[in-house]
Amino acid sequence: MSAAPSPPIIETHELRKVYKKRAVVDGLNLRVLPGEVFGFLGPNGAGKSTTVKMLLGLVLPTGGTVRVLGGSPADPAVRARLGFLPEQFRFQTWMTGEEFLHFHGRLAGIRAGELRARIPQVLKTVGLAGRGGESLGGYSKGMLQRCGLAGAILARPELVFLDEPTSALDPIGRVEVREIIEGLRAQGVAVFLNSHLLSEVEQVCDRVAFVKEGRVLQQGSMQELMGGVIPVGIRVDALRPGLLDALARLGEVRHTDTQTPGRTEIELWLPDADAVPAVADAIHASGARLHALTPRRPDLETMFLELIEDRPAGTSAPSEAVRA
Ligand SMILES: Nc1ncnc2c1ncn2[C@@H]1O[C@H](COP(=O)(O)OP(=O)(O)OP(=O)(O)O)[C@@H](O)[C@H]1O
Repeated sequence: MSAAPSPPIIETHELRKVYKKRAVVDGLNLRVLPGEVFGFLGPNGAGKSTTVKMLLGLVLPTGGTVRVLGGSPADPAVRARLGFLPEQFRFQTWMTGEEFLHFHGRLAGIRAGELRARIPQVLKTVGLAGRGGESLGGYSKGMLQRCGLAGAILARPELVFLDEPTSALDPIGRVEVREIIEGLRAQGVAVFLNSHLLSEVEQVCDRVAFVKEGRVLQQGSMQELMGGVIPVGIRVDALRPGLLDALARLGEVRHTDTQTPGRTEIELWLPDADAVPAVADAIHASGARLHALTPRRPDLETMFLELIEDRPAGTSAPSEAVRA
């Protein structure tokens, strides 16, 4: 007998928050599963921070329901199992890294003896081994961010909320944070990631939700959001007669660029990867010379812009239609 599917660790139903008669979160339906890295994406003012605050029990919803780790985020026992790194955390710069972690660990109810062993562990996890004795005032932005991450995972949470965790970091720091997130996933810790850095989100997230005007436009894995479509880049010497028609019978021709003499670029969206050989056949049959044929990963930025720009909130595929 197969095991029953795990219940979601975050589940909201028609979640709503009204500020000054304006709904900034307006019927939000979200499902996050145990152990997954979930990307929460949307333009400025979409209601992401307000949603995170409701998920953490810091803001009271005006309507709808929210369940986190099977209970209410207002319950201290639930909150004790959550980690949170806010976007612009104010560090007590007169403390050392170790003092900061000790202070937050004690607030989280961890015993001093346990903290003595745990603090060096988390400092190592975030790449600050041996630096805990230094004053936070002397830390770089990247070190501060990593110290904040250490604080968020100190109490061994089951679910960690990270609000723009890499926005202050250089490319190396971003890779390191990505590795930390992957390490958390490997330990079975779920991560709810608020980020506008789409290329990063697509590298680390199992599933994403696009939110606009307080509503989820779509949620699912990259493949689900693309409807299983595979984008393919094609480069040929020239557009031979009948080539575009032949390609349009195999998929959707999204873009053609013939500006460079002797070189034509075509973007084709195929219904599945099995159609790639037929594309090569069609190109040969047309007499064109094939220089490149590159199936690509679905591109989050393209999906995001199409969804955010083209569709008024609430008119697209409803979120519950997408498999969790
Ligand atoms: N306490 C508040 N009182 C009144 N309006 C608020 C309050 N908090 C947020 N808002 C408004 O709610 C809307 C959504 O804000 P929110 O911060 O949740 O969006 P966001 O998606 O996180 O945006 P950003 O990416 O810019 O942080 C904004 O128009 C904001 O001005």
